[in-house]
Amino acid sequence: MIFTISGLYQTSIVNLTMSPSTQKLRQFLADPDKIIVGPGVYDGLTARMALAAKFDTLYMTGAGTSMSRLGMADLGLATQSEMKENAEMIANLDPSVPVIADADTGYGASVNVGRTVARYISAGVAGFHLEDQVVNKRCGHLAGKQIVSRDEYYSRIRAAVNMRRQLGSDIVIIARTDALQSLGFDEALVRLKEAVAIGADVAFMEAIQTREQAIQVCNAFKEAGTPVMYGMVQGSKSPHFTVQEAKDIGIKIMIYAGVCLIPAYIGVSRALKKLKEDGDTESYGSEITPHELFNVCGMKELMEFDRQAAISHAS
Ligand SMILES: C[C@](O)(C(=O)O)[C@H](CC(=O)O)C(=O)O
Repeated sequence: MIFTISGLYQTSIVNLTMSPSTQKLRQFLADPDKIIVGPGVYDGLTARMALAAKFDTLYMTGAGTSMSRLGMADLGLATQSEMKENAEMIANLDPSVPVIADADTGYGASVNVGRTVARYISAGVAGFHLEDQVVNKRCGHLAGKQIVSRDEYYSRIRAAVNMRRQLGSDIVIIARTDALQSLGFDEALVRLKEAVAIGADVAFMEAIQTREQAIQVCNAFKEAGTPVMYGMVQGSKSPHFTVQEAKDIGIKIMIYAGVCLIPAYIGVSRALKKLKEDGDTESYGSEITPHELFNVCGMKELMEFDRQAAISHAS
């Protein structure tokens, strides 16, 4: 293992073997009383804020990554490298906290999917989701999604499973299907079941439309004990569940793509409007100072590291 302190070094922390964060995610999955809650983070600051709020798992949203890093809507523009770099930075801020990262379609054919998986493993990602949209994908909650054939989807999942095995990794593979919108519930379920049979660990039906569908997915995987993930996107058409409600129906992982994005958009827009219209900023000074923000971003650890280096240098 390479020594890291709080993200100071953006090197990978795993040795292409079993990683502690993946093991932790697997422990969470195996704990019958646990529901995993992954707030959607997309940059260093939102990741640090979620860590400061003591979340024990983070979710790297692809939509958020695309918008924050590229200024582009979630239409399949973020590349494998851009996604991996963002995931690596986030996963290394606190390597003890598992990060589930969006891996979209795997970014190409089987060899590309294999490479994506290898790169996510070496980046320190604990789990990722892989879907059946065409490579020029779009946000799962938008209309007009195009879906690849069953065979193509299964070969993506197989590529991921094979690469994980080849590298002796235990990274968690989350099979996502977007087939519900155009091919219907039964087809979406068939795809998830086969993906799990191939070796995926978790089932994720994207953009569920009704509460009953969410319950049906949970029931369909209950007997086999396959965990089910649910994407809770504020403002989308998917039914809303509190964490307790989700737990009660048998959901194992809840991800919240918009939990940071939406408040950030609202708060920053308000501040910009104030500056533009009143020629002044809102006075947040009493609530949060730059110093406190730096502390959320590891300032104390960095300064301590600096101090120790200076002492040992002098002696
Ligand atoms: C879960 C998701 O893949 C994400 O990138 O966070 C998105 C969320 C969104 O665009 O709102 C998705 O559902 O496709």
